[in-house]
Amino acid sequence: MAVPLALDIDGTLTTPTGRLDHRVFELLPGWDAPVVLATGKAFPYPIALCHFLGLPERIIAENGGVVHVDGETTLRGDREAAWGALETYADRDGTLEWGAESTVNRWRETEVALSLSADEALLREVADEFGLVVVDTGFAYHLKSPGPTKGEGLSVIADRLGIPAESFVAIGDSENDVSTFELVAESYAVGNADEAARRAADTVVSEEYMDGTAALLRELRQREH
Ligand SMILES: O=C(O)COP(=O)(O)O
Ligand SMILES: [Mg+2]
Repeated sequence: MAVPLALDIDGTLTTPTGRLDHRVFELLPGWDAPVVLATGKAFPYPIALCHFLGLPERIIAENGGVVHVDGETTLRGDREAAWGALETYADRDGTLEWGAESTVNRWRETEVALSLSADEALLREVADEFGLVVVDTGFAYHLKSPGPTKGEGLSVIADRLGIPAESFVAIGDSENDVSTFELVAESYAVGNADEAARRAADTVVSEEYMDGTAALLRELRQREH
């Protein structure tokens, strides 16, 4: 068996312009061990990706708010609190690029995502008042409950698969990957990663985005587990 993988999507499997890199279609189908997609995006995105890659659906979405394995979905995180906080943020003249009607949030079940053009200071102030946190992925601000993380999601999936969570190799690029990096025995931040991810990773590779991930996957593919 190859090594099990916990892969972030945005910034890790993508190009610098945010498109899915074509090499995922070469490297991930037929990976000879579980592949978990762990993302801040809403649930439909990684589901679609698994579908088109022909991978079993083992998914952490919404930064740990949604965990899906063996056909079973668990939701963690207080969606109503997040929307309540968003309303307060908007009442205080916080700017909104994406609202409930946006496809970014339309299927989001445990949190709310705001564009990076949002007023970060105001958002953090309101989050604090509601007992929520703001996660900055470099692609969006996520207003969410403090509890659920990608790392917690990976523990749940690893348990269900009967594999130690530490045995996963994690690759990511931002602060929402720190909890995964802390859980596994081997973690990599790609060259475009933010400070938090760089600090938490065992190794920071110099190549950026999918260039970095593809090089790692080619190397890992050779390794027997
Ligand atoms: O949706 C985001 O903000 C980031 O998504 P990611 O966790 O796949 O990088
Ligand atoms: Mg990312």
